[in-house]
Amino acid sequence: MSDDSFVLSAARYGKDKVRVLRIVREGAWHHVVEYNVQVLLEGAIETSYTQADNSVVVATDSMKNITYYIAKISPHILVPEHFALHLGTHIVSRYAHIAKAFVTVEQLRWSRISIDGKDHPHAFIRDGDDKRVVRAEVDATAGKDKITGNLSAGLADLLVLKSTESAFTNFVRDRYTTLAEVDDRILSTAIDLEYTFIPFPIAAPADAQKEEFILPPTITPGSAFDIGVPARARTSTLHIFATHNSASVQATLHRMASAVLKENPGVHSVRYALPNKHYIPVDMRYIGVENVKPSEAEVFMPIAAPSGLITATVSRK
Ligand SMILES: O=c1[nH]c(=O)c2[nH]c(=O)[nH]c2[nH]1
Repeated sequence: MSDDSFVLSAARYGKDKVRVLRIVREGAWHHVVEYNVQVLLEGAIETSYTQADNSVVVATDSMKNITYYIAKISPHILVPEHFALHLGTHIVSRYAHIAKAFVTVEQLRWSRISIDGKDHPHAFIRDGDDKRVVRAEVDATAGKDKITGNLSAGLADLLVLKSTESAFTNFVRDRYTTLAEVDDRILSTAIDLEYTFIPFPIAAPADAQKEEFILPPTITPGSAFDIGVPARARTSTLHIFATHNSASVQATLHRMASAVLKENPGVHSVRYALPNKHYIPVDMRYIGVENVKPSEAEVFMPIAAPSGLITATVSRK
């Protein structure tokens, strides 16, 4: 069979794991952000795969350099959503043959250290392993002056646990069932949340170097450019986890997703992936100690694997 029998049906390439830390100095009051950036491109790049034609290739090394350059010049660097859109818009505007940029920004936590109850101006702490994750798709397929932004954002690895107000009963019982029904159990998960905004237009950069990125003159609350969305989504997710009397991970997930949709009119769908991290009461009957009854057990064995994995997307009708 010759190569003519095949077609290049998808191609996307770029740089992954570009690590950048940026300081913004407002006098003595400093801000820092640390990002892991992935930049992938699509466009008229087929011949680089099929004909060994590198003339269409913006080197991934250049994409790394562009990432650092936009991190240096962008007035939007402290907001990962805006930075991702700025970076993607610059690339699709600058290169005629690049139709789409896919920019993923993972933000690591650096919170201010509190000294005697006051935020320190330039000292920070990694106060959690959870990350903010932003995915921007900047689409200039319809033309360099008709750019569309597709944005989703959320968080990953937000580890939580509650020691009661979680039950799991009434599930299918058949020959494979060994799990006991419980009206009181530990519920623990590492929250992975992604909310997707309604697509929006992006103004084409007007300057010669295509470095400009201008936010819309008015920002609708709960829309892609509203910097309040991430904190609201994190707060309501934690609020529902803590306060909702859980009948299952599924039911809790649905509550959480509905809250994000309710609070943010510009979000059209919300996806959660929630591992159910199991904790098993240690059976101490062999030594005459009661530790089996879920509501009274005090010593548990955390189970690394397997875990449940409950996922769903809730969208506006
Ligand atoms: O909340 C839960 N959902 C399930 O689907 C499930 N399955 C299971 O074994 N335990 C649980 N818990």
